[in-house]
Amino acid sequence: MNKSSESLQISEAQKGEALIQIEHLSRVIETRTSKITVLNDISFTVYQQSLFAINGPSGSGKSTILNLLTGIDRASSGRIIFAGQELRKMSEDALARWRGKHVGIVFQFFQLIPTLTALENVLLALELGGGAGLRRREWRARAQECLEIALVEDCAQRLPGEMSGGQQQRVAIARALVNDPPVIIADEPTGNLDSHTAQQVFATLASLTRRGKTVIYVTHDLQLAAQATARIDLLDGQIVGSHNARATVTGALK
Ligand SMILES: Nc1ncnc2c1ncn2[C@@H]1O[C@H](COP(=O)(O)OP(=O)(O)OP(=O)(O)O)[C@@H](O)[C@H]1O
Repeated sequence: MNKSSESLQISEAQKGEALIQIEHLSRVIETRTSKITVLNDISFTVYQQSLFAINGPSGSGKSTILNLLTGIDRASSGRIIFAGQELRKMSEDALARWRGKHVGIVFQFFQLIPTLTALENVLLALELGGGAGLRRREWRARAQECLEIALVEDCAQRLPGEMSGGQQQRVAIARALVNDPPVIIADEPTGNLDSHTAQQVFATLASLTRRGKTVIYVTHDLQLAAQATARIDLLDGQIVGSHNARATVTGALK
């Protein structure tokens, strides 16, 4: 195993420890005429190396939780403690730096840069992330290694427009991995893929937990939610069910 793949592992001893604690989190959006409670007093825990599903119908608050977990949005009240650090206490600049190191994000619509090859897309993320502690001459090997982990190394020299949706999402997974964050966050990662490709891409995402990653994904697909090792079920901004998440269930299924 080379140096960079070693860095993609964490010790078995850390597995199962609380990584993210969400305590009494609420998000209220105020418009000129009304106040909308998008999340209402949510509490749950994400354990290290879990494959964690945030499940719920459209409008239940899934994306809002991801935006709070990644520090893109700020909570109205409550706390997020991520590996011992409270996100609310960080400045915008500190949060941006923190995000680059701690989370890799996979989007539903891939969001690759169309004029760059797969390898260049991954390399750019590494450069923007500060090189993950590697020397510049090691960057290419690192990007290639991430494409291999995502099972898409054959596409290294292709532009996004020359790849299938599944291949593009694999490149996006490689890009999310390249700065070696402990957490990969995916917003409906297979929502734009046919069901067969979706299952294959999901299996690759799930396999990252064996490399020490914690994978948090949003889905409204019950089959994908059922494959998680931990889960919360949301409805109207409240938790209505959970598994392995030490969640407080405050809402009720209608
Ligand atoms: N900026 C905003 N202004 C007003 N309402 C908002 C805003 N952002 C979110 N909402 C509302 O908050 C609720 C939760 O939105 P969110 O996008 O988190 O849901 P979701 O579960 O991710 O839905 P989807 O599966 O459709 O993406 C929705 O009713 C949405 O309309």
